[in-house]
Amino acid sequence: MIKVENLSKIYKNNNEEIYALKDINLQIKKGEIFGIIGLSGAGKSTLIRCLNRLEEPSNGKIFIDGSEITNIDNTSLRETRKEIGMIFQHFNLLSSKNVYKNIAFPLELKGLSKEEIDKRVNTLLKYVELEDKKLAYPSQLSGGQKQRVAIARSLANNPKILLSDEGTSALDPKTTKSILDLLDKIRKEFGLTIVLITHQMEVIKDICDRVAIIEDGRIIELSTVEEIFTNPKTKTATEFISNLKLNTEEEIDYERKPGSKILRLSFLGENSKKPIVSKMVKYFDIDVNILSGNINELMSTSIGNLILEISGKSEEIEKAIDWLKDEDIKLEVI
Ligand SMILES: Nc1ncnc2c1ncn2[C@@H]1O[C@H](COP(=O)(O)OP(=O)(O)OP(=O)(O)O)[C@@H](O)[C@H]1O
Repeated sequence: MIKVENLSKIYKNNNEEIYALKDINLQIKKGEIFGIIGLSGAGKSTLIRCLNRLEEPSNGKIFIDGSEITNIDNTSLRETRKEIGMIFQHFNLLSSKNVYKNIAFPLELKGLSKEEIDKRVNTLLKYVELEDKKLAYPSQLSGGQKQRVAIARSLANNPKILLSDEGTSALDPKTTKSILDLLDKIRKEFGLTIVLITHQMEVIKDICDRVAIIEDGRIIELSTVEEIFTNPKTKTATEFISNLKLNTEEEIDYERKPGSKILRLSFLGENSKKPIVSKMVKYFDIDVNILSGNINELMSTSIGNLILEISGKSEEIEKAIDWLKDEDIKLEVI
């Protein structure tokens, strides 16, 4: 659905040249949810904005559904953009128009009749569960409701692709989850291809099929989400994954017994199903106290976290830790 070849972007500021994107190559399949993650300044926004030419590439080619969009004139570009919806971190709603009018806006531009617009807007309002907010103004809505309006507006023209530029970054975790669920529903029901940029690994974990990690304008790692969690290849990928902590972890007050150690274990893929704790107690002369644990479901695998307190003779504790490492369990003594 999307093919990017040797894409580069250079910003020129006075006499300075900033290489925001350097030789980006990627292909995104129809119906895929593709995540692009990176730290601030890595080039994420520039990359996603090049996909609909909101930003003009300096070099390279972009193909949407087989047609090159990097060499088309402005009239064709306007047509192509109708196939590509976009949502933003700060929603970009028109504050002077109510919810209904915001969603109707792209349809009015398209020249549809009042009846056609009314039918479509009402269908979309129902779809994003905001029928009761039809006459409200953006300032009267919560962040999640604003993003639902923006999603409805982005779907008005029946696009093939939806781009999300940090679409959940301004939302709390619960609202983020509900927006991600909505995006997944849109992909499933309409077969839309979704490209999203984020700096949150939670978003990648919850919804993406594949992910590209971008650093300093280059893609440094690109794989399925399962692969990146089970076999991260770069330090940046490992750091993003290790930032995914237990939700409850912060709230736990670890009371340490003298001589005991507290470990945070991360199980990836098949490892999350192994009876690690019972084996450890059998093999070594130690006591194990489970302080907390959870399992995060990815789109295609799971990642488990467990916080254990281990007590016993220090040499037995060390042997148990070495055994865990041999079993390929990621661990950290905390
Ligand atoms: N209009 C511009 N003019 C000059 N430099 C720019 C412009 N837009 C972005 N840059 C530079 O390009 C690089 C990539 O920026 P970009 O906004 O794409 O990164 P990002 O990964 O989206 O960061 P953030 O998460 O902070 O938005 C940065 O060094 C940034 O300063």
